[in-house]
Amino acid sequence: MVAKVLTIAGSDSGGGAGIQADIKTFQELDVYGMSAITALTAQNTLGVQSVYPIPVDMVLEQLHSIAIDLSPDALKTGMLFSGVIIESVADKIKEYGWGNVVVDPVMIAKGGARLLQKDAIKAIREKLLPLATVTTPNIPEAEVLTEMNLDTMNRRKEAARMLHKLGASHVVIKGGHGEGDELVDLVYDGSSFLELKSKRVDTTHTHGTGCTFAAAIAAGLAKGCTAEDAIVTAKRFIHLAIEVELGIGSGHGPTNHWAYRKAGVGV
Ligand SMILES: Nc1ncnc2c1ncn2[C@@H]1O[C@H](COP(=O)(O)OP(=O)(O)OP(=O)(O)O)[C@@H](O)[C@H]1O
Ligand SMILES: Cc1ncc(CO)c(N)n1
Repeated sequence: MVAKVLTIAGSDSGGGAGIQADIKTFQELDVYGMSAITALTAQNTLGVQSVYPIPVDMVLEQLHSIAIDLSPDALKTGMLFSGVIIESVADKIKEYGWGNVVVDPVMIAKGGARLLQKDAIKAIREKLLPLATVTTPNIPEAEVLTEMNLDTMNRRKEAARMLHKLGASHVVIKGGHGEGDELVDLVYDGSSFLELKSKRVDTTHTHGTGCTFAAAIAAGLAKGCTAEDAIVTAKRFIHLAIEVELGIGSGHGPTNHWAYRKAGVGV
């Protein structure tokens, strides 16, 4: 039986981030992808031109349709846009008893467009993080969630402890927004830290890296991997997707979702 994975996130018309990145990642990692769309974005490699949130009832209808027929083995959340969508989605995840939850607390697109309303931060902290098997904030998102300045590894460790205390079983503070030639994703499981280090690829084509990484973790969890194994595999997946450039669009281009399978590691 193939594992089924659900993404609850926004649509990116440009195909590099959001629902589209998630479904491509699921496909490459041999899991069956499903989606509940929370917002439409008119978006390309140059930026986000507009955002249209889906009415919360329709978000819940999508979850209901999935719940009554296609119960997911894992799910990830991405752009949820508003406090009311976050709270309603969190309630349904609990009601349906869905586990293996990856929470990517998407707030702002790389070009600066707001993908989450300011007053929704509290709902992420209080409603969503307690459900998370893994949460994957980037450094600016972890700063907002913890109200800390995270310019050193020690502070990031303190922030990871705080996010774990808020209820996330595993915390990954991604290092894409850090500095230097080496990039470190910090993983915390409530007892020890793991530093996933890689070379920083010198590229502007990093649109949708966070979505792709979180989707790959969800795929791993759905297939029965431990959280740590799923995170390590996801790191390999996203690194290759960034390294083997597609060169699409004239701005911040998408990553290459084929690269992992083509490199022969994904079979
Ligand atoms: N230039 C790079 N070279 C290698 N790996 C990178 C690079 N940029 C990001 N990554 C990796 O990609 C993953 C996502 O990290 P990042 O911090 O970019 O997420 P993000 O800001 O949430 O992405 P986005 O908002 O564009 O979806 C992490 O595993 C990170 O280490
Ligand atoms: C729909 C959507 N979700 C997430 C991101 C973050 O990369 C984006 N740019 N667009």
